Amino acid sequence: MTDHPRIVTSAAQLDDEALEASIRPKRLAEYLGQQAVREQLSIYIEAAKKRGSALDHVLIFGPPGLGKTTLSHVIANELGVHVRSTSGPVLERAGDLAALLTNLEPHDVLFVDEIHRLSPVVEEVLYPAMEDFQIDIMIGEGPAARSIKLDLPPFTLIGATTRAGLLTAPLRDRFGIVQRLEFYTPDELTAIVRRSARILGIDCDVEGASEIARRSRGTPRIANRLLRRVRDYAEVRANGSITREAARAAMEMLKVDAEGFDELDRRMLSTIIDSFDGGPVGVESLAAALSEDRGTLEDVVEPYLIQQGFLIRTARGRMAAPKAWRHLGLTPPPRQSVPGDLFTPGE
Ligand SMILES: Nc1ncnc2c1ncn2[C@@H]1O[C@H](COP(=O)(O)OP(=O)(O)OP(=O)(O)O)[C@@H](O)[C@H]1O
Ligand SMILES: [Mg+2]
Repeated sequence: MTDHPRIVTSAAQLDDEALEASIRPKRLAEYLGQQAVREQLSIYIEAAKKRGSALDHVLIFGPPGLGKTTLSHVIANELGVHVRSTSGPVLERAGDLAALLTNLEPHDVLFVDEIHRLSPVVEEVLYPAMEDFQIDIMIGEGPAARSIKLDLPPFTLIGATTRAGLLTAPLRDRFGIVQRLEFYTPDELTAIVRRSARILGIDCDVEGASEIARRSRGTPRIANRLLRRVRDYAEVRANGSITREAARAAMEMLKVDAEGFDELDRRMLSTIIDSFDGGPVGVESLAAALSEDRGTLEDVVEPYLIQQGFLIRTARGRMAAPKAWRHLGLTPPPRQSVPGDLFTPGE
């Protein structure tokens, strides 16, 4: 495992948290990119406000660092309500959830992060709460135990997950609004970098911002982190301004390449090519060969490599795409047939 924190990981790091408070968008207008999501939500929010009812429950999914938590708070701000936050693994017992639910005010937002990690007993409590704004709670124990029904104020549950596939069907079906966040384009990330620079008082021109944006793996969290590291470099080695040259030199020092890949990305691709003949290789074997956690590969490393066409996911495991071979300065094998692909020309 790498002994230093990855600069381009999409997972949150300690020093991210400190600055996120000041640069995290609070309103829809500051939430850049994700145009389709923004348009739809603004309509649903306005409609709910006009009707004077709680917004339908919202499920937000997408890879780490794309703005799920941010969007949940933005929605609550636009609705003008409070948000209570919790997460799947924190809610251990049914009572934990009941306590939160009974303390909500009408139309409040309950934000449940990592909602795919809810325990089955807690999920059971959530179903009637979401559907009928009611919960059943057990009072007492043994033969004297009885259940009582409590009415809840109408509320909006916002669930966030990096793994929509792990949600149970009954839970998924109870969300009226489902939004998937996509990786951001370089232009959108350039705008995000410029906005953050403005807030943090960093002098950064368009070219410098776009240089950072292109290497941020489509992820605002990484863009903001790279911005801070490039600023450090610019303050010490340049005159404090982030220009294209300063950004490039800083990236070279940080070993972030032109695609925004770092050592772990390159190691993953080169291991598939060198140790497994380009694949397919199962994710478990790959994780073992890299001494990395399987979940990290699946949640954090893979999605962007797949989206960019460097990695192919097949029924039998991961394969390096020709683009990956070329990125590592290698010649891809003449014809790569994808096992299981019906359209592979006959041998
Ligand atoms: N649309 C956006 N516009 C501007 N900045 C954004 C946007 N989305 C996210 N950010 C920035 O990126 C940071 C990370 O976003 P956030 O914490 O919401 O990601 P997340 O999807 O909840 O990640 P995780 O899966 O790790 O919980 C935020 O602090 C915010 O500053
Ligand atoms: Mg989050």
